[in-house]
Amino acid sequence: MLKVGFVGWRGMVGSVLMQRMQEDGDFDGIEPIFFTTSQVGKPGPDIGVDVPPLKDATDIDELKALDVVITCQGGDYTKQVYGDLRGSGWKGYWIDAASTLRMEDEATIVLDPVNRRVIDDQLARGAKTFVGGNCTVSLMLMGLGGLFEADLIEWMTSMTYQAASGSGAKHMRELLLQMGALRDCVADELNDPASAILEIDRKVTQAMRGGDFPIDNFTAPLAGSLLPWIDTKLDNGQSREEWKGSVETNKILGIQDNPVPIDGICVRIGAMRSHSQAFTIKLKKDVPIDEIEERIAKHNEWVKVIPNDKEATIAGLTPSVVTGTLSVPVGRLRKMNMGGEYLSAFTAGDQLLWGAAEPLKRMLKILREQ
Ligand SMILES: NC(=O)C1=CN([C@@H]2O[C@H](COP(=O)(O)OP(=O)(O)OC[C@H]3O[C@@H](n4cnc5c(N)ncnc54)[C@H](OP(=O)(O)O)[C@@H]3O)[C@@H](O)[C@H]2O)C=CC1
Ligand SMILES: N[C@@H](CC(=O)OP(=O)(O)O)C(=O)O
Repeated sequence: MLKVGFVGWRGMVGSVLMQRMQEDGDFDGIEPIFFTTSQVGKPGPDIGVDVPPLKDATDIDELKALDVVITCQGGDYTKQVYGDLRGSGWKGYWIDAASTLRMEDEATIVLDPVNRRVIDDQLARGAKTFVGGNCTVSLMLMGLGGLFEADLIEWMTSMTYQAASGSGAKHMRELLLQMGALRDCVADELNDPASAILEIDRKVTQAMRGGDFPIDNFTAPLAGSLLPWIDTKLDNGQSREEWKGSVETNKILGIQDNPVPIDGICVRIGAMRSHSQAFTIKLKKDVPIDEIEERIAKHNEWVKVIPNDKEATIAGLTPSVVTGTLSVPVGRLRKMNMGGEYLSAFTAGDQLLWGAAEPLKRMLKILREQ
């Protein structure tokens, strides 16, 4: 029976992983051992079977006894422990949600509905380190996998609309506090249908710019606004989030020569946990739209083509509709004015499921099937 250590299981991504594993009975047939960086000796989670008290996630000897480590603890933890654990001679499988190791040669980025062949090749070569992709990248590939599979994409842009959850649980709370503060500052006016909207707007803007507005985490108003920068700046002017779009996509697909150029602007918006993206895709040839729809739709069981009309789009292609589901709708599919090789598309997806926990859960399953 595989001994599987879970680190970061009580965090936001880890909790989604626990929930999904329980839903699918994934704890059956493994020996789960739970770790912590702060609660050593406390009881482990209730997963329907007895588990030992929490162990120290930094104890290399404890980790060395495992066949698999799954961590959603974050990049600092990976930096702190991974090198020492491998340095100790440990040959187990490391499955990680953090970006730290993604672009290392020894790491395979996992998104098996898209790159099962790459994963199988790496396993056959003895690879032991598997890392989930960036959430926008994984969600884009789940949506557009059929076009990449058919080698139809010459280049593309991705303009993102990323949810607060991508920054963590505290940011989700802060978004709601901001929303509440905006509503509260005009509560009387909202109760009066005759009140002037420009006065409401003035008060809301004043509140947003005021010293009491809750911005400790985002450092700026997100509710009623947006933040067109995610993560740190690179020398070429891209944000790190924008950089990941190209390098991770090509690595996931196993493309080494002639990488597909992908670029865009990543924007944080006031959605809770589902990211959206608008794409401009330059096709290698003028493919009819019905063929494009068919290729997208048949790529995997979670992608869903949304007809390009208003009712279907509003009903099926929004963060509020996809949140909490594995569904990846793709819509707004149409040829653009620039010509038959230019395709527009829009997608939305839950960034804690396909964007974080689901690929890790599925990687553990792949290891168990070996
Ligand atoms: N958020 C996201 O969208 C994505 C995150 N990731 C990766 O996953 C990592 C973890 O992200 P996320 O799950 O958002 O982080 P969280 O902050 O929710 O959890 C991380 C750890 O914080 C500790 N912790 C301290 N206080 C609490 C508390 N009150 N409730 C729960 N946990 C607490 C826990 O560790 P302990 O038990 O040791 O104290 C927990 O495992 C990220 O750093 C990133 O590398 C990857 C993809 C997407
Ligand atoms: N950076 C992403 C979330 C995330 O954790 O990404 P990564 O796994 O690449 O660090 C966002 O803010 O939405």
